[in-house]
Amino acid sequence: MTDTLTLTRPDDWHLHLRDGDVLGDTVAASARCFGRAIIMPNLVPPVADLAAANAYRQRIERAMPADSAFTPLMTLYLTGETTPAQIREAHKAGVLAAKLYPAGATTNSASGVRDIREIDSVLETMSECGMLLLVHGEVTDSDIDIFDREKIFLERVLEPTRQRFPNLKIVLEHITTADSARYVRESTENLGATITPQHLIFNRNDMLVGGMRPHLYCLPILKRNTHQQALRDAVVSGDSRFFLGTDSAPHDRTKKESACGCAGCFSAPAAIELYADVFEELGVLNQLEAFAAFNGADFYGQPRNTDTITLVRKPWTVPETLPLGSGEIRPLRAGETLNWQLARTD
Ligand SMILES: NC(=O)N[C@@H](CC(=O)O)C(=O)O
Ligand SMILES: [Zn+2]
Ligand SMILES: [Zn+2]
Repeated sequence: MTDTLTLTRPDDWHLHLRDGDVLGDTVAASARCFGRAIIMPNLVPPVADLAAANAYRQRIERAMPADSAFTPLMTLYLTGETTPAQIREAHKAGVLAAKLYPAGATTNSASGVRDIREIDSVLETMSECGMLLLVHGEVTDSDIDIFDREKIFLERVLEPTRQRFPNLKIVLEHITTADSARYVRESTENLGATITPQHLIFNRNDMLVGGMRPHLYCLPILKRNTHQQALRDAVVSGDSRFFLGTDSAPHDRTKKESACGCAGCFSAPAAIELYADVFEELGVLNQLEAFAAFNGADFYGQPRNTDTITLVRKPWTVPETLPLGSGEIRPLRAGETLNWQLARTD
């Protein structure tokens, strides 16, 4: 049994840092381990153009720990008003991706897109210039059950969009179903997917049996165990189109433990350790490096990191709560023991 694991430094291809007084805590939690992160643009108001992305990047950089080499990779939030000119301008300035939030699908998606055909000219431009489309893949129709919203999105939105724009590179974010895992595996190389720690570790029984656990509530919602198993199989397959995206999405404890609790799990404080434990359980610890440090960079056409991190097998307990700005937060697997621990970064 190995007790030390040195990996090329990983990146997080799906991360929410939020804004304002929590930035110091959220940035530090990710910068402790990850080299780069794709920063989700669902602030209020959304990060919808280059000027907003640049300003947000500066706020993140100001919040960075002194000796950190963390690089935030900014994204644009697509709205019904986004123009092809805004896409070209952002692409020229190095923005790698834009994010589709179906309006009403998730946290801070109210400014999102009502019908994807409204943004066809924007998608055409993205396809031409090589900007990636990141999608929250759920339909929002009130008659579609919350557990079916991802599957129906594949049929009604993703497949037709891919047919209209076969050259558009798309990341199906935070996949939660066997349907999505199969769809990605059967598709062309232009489609990739991120997988979160919570969707590998938990299924809906963990959230709902023996009491309702609001800290496991995220979107897309945890599905039944067969779907969880399909995601685990996807990781074990070693298919390079699956890669690390934590979807670490902090909400203050009072906003989670509430009559109408927010969706999102805060995994950043233990992100790589959470994945290491799952990969070991699946018997594929040797595949963690590709999933965490190679596949995402390759898919995005970015160079792989050249420095390393080292994990050691040394059980530790995730804190029950952590400070988050002026409030506090309960991280994913709070109070539980993890086997792997980040020892150093080189
Ligand atoms: N995943 C979540 O449950 N929440 C995310 C939004 C998102 O990624 O859908 C958030 O911003 O809180
Ligand atoms: Zn989402
Ligand atoms: Zn997210």
